[in-house]
This record gives sequence, C-alpha cells and structure tokens, in this order.
Amino acid sequence: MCESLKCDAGSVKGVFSADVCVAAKIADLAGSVSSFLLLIFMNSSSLRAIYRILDASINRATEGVRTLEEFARFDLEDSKLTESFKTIRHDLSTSVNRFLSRDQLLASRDTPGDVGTKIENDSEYERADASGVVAAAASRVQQSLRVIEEYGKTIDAALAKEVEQIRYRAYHHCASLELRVDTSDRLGLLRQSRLYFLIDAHASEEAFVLSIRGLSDAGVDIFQLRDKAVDDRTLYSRSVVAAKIARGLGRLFIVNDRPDIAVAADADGVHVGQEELPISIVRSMVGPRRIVGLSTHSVDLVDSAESGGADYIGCGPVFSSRTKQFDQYAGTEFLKQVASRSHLPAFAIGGIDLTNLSQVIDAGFNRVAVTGAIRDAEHPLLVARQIKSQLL
Ligand SMILES: Cc1ncc(COP(=O)(O)OP(=O)(O)O)c(N)n1
Ligand SMILES: Cc1ncsc1CCOP(=O)(O)O
Ligand SMILES: [Mg+2]
Repeated sequence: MCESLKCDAGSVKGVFSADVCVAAKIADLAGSVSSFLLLIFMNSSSLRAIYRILDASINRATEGVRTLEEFARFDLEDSKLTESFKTIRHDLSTSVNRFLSRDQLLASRDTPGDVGTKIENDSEYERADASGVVAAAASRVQQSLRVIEEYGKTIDAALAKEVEQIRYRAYHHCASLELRVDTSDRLGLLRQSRLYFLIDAHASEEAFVLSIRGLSDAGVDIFQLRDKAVDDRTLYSRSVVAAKIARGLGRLFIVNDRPDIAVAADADGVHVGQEELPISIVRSMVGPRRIVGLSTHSVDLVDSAESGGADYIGCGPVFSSRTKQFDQYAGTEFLKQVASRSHLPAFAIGGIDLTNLSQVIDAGFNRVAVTGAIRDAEHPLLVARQIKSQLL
C-alpha cells in the first residue's frame, strides 16, 4: 500500500503519496518548473480523480450560486439576498484558493473525456418557469457543496470545515430564496404598480365589488381596504371577496392595519403604520409570501423599513388630506430624498389629486396612493384614468 504524506511544496499542497511528495520537494529544491510535478500528479490516478471531482463540483456550486444570485437581483430585486449569495461565491473561492492549487484543478480537468457529460436526462432541459430554475440551482448548490466538503476531507480537514460552514449558510439563503419565489408574482405586480387606491367597505358588498371592478378597469393596480368604522366581521368578509376578485383581475389586495385579517382572508398583504405592530412581528404573522407595506415619514424610517424587510413603503403625508388629519407634513422635500435613496417601491400619499400630482412626479415619484381624489370625484373612473395616465 502506498504511504500518504501531508505535502506543502511549491504548487503541490495536500495529502499525496510519498513518491509525489519527494518529487515535489526535489523539484522545489531544484527550483524546477511545476510541470514535472504536474506530470507525476497526473499519474496518480485516484488523486487525479479527486481533483476532477473537486474541480467539477466547485464549478457546479459557483454556477448554481450565480443562478440564484441573478434571480435575487433581477427578479426579486432583493439587495440583501443578492449580497448573501455573492458573499457565498466569494468565500467559496477564497477557501478553495487557500487549500487547492488552481493548476492542479485545471490539469485534472478533462471535459471531453467526462462520461457524465454523455448521460442524457431530458429533465435537465425542462424548467417550467423561474421557480423550476431556482429549485434546480438550489439543489445543485447544496449537493455540490457537500461533495466538495466530503472529498475536501482527503486534502485538508480545514478545507472541509470551511466548506461545511458555507454549506450551512447556503441552505439558509436557498430556503429564503425558494420561499420568496412563489411571491415573485405578487412582487412583480407590486413593482409594476403605479396607482394605489384606499377603499372603504362601502354600504354593501355589491357596491364594494362594483367599485373594485370599475376602478381596476380604470387602472387602479392595488386596492387597500381601509375602513376604521366597520366591525371585524365586515372587514373580514369584504377582504375575502376583494382578495378573490383582485386575484382574478391581476390586481393586488392589501388589508390596512390588520395582519390577522390579511391572513384569514388570504389577501396579498397588509399595510401597517408606525403605531401598529413592529414589522418583524407583522412578517412573522403573515409569512414570507405576503406583501408587507409600511408607512414612512422620514429618511430614517425609510432606512429601517428597508432593513426591517418591508416590501414597499408609503411616503407622506405629502399634502393636507380630507381623509385624515395631520399636525405635520413630510411634503415633497421628503419625496425627493426618498426618490434618491430607496430601493423599495415607494408610494406617495396624502392629499394627492390631479391639481398637485405634477409636484409629486417632479419630486421623482411615479407611484401614488390616494383616497379622496377618486372617492370624492364626480367621475371616479375618469379621475383614476387621468391620474394613471401620468404615472409612467
Ligand atoms: C400606502 C399607504 N401608505 C400609508 C398609509 C398610512 O398608514 P398608517 O400610517 O398606519 O395610517 P392609517 O392608514 O392606519 O390611518 C396607508 N394606509 N397606506
Ligand atoms: C391613510 C393616510 N395616510 C397618510 S395620508 C392618508 C389618507 C390618504 O387619503 P387622501 O388621498 O384622501 O389624502
Ligand atoms: Mg395604520
């Protein structure tokens, strides 16, 4: 049996058979070029196989992480998750470079001779949608990190330990990403949304439904049930109906203030203000798949909405409102500050109507949330259309 030694000479690092180590040392001493060592290395077939496995698995893991990173970046537009995957890629590459010689990895590669590339599997070419791509990439990342960890043990236990930590982090981030994929339809609709209407419960369900249908047709993208005067039973029953209709129309339905009702009625999400439950609690109540919106009145609140995991923000009050009384206004200056810093979809709110909409747009906003401008208009559908047409 061939004796194995830990070797750290020139470009040969790791555990090798004694003859390889001796040859490496001699080559080092002689200042010889590494090709001699590579030749010997290539002749050690089991070692070469280990390097081939590691090389293939490192590539697979890196490509998989990149696939997930692109989804987090371009579909979810989630900067935190994007950064997490980027860090995993970076840390994997740092660990690999510390323990493995790139020359040996490259020298072991033999793609034309890889029997695995000739095994056809149709499912490799079938992905129904982005969620299929994400699921496949997540599983590839997890498997290949495990492979690197296992075979890495034969090179250096410290490599295996580092990759194990990376694998645990990857599990966590993959789960966060996969849970969000199903929401990506909702988040996609949210990002496309421009006109947000806060609707009351109306005197009857029929009038409520008629209003949602008409306003959806006129361009309202998001409906929020905001009615502080009706009982919970009415809020719940209107929410059940609105959630269903909005889904059928490709619009979003959000419940004001009440995560419990949002969940019970299967709404798309909930909107809370600074006086309601903290956003972390709201998120734990509605889960990762529902939208959580948060009211903001200052740049600091915008920053904490972003770090706290809000999906969108309401920004205001901009102007004096007939719907709600305020002592102070954030105004258009606040909108300008938000426009230059926030990555979240941001809706200006408070007294916005056709007479002052241009000031909101000039401040850099193309999303507004309104009540009175539409509710109190002689021709609500016409006003909704006119507002929408200006929000490009
Ligand atoms: C889109 C949107 N933005 C802000 C608000 C205001 O919420 P909040 O501060 O909680 O005030 P109330 O609506 O509860 O009176 C909102 N509802 N929607
Ligand atoms: C709920 C709320 N929060 C800030 S302004 C506002 C009322 C929005 O209604 P309007 O568009 O009539 O001012
Ligand atoms: Mg509120």
